[in-house]
Amino acid sequence: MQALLTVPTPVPEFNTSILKHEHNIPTQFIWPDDEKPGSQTPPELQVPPIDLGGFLSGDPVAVSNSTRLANEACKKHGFFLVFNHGVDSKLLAKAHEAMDVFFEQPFSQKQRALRKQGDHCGYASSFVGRFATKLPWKETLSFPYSADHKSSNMVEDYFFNKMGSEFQEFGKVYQEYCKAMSNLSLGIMELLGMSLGVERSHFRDFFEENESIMRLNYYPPCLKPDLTLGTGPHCDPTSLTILHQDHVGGLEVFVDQKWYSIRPNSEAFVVNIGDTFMALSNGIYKSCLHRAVVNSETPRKSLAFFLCPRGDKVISPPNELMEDLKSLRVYPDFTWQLFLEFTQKHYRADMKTLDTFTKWLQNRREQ
Ligand SMILES: C=C1C[C@]23C[C@H]1CC[C@H]2[C@]1(C)CCC[C@@](C)(C(=O)O)[C@H]1[C@@H]3C(=O)O
Ligand SMILES: O=C(O)CCC(=O)C(=O)O
Ligand SMILES: [Fe+2]
Repeated sequence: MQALLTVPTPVPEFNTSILKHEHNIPTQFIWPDDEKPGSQTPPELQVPPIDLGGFLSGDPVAVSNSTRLANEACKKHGFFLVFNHGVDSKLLAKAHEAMDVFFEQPFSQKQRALRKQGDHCGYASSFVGRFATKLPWKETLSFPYSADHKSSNMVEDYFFNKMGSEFQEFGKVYQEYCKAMSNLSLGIMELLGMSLGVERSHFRDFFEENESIMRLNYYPPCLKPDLTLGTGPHCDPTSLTILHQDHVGGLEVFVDQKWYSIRPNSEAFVVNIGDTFMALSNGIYKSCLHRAVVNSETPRKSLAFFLCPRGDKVISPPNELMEDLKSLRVYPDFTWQLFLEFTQKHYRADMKTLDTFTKWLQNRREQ
């Protein structure tokens, strides 16, 4: 297993206003030849557009089309687009604008929300100090969201405590955005349940009390974009990711041994299956390798809502997906809180996080 070393020599903090003008890319940001991005944008992946409103309306044709498209896509690469999603376009615009407000602050101001070692929330710039090499060319701001009605101000409170009262409005925007993402996730869970042939409410109920992670990705321009990566190749360890890209583009997915780009579309969310839902589906739906590339001209932003179950819930597939003896268990039971801890304290999520976690878990259980 990879050793998570602290950085041996101090790396200049990833201060966007300095590094984006840097021709000499610090070596810690240069990726190995077998992981560097190509110099051309790869061909577009034809990701199925799913009309979620149509599915939720119960129209038989819409239900049949959306469940078929979801099943095909999730068995192959785990990515699909969701249209007619019901998220207010003004809220979406405010969420994008608020990102600029945060990331365009002076570095010292952003550091008020600095991520603590071992914690998945807070502000991180390139993960200096967390990883020794292959540093991502990005700044991120991650914060917790709980669907529990007793935590209806969790996001607002987080920013008030971290950034002060001038961020109260900022917190309100993301409180509302995360609530919209949580509701959207539950509708998608109904779709995934039906597309897998299980009780429509099964996965919706499982994620009703989700304790999710909201992440704002800010990718500054890089003068050598063919040497660096905004986010390295990985599968999301979480259950479901609902991503909204800005107009710049940079998300790429690895399918049939080739990289493909996913064209930005402001009307749609890009949705992908994560490792935890792959385990919940007994390996039937796939959590796939993807990455984010950067460019030399303009910053890129993406909002990623990572749906996660309540931490103590046991990740175990429904009986319908284990019925016939042939479909033996693919992954052992585990809790999300332990898998999350694994990614934050023991292992940098990459393309084999879940398999490595499974082995780690078995070793622990044998001790
Ligand atoms: C549970 C998580 C860990 C990461 C954020 C969420 C879901 C995606 C994970 C991540 C983005 C996968 C690539 C590596 C990573 C370190 C990153 O580039 O940010 C991962 C996140 C993390 O561990 O902070
Ligand atoms: O920014 C993107 O388009 C993808 C980011 C991503 O994959 C992640 O944050 O897990
Ligand atoms: Fe991802």
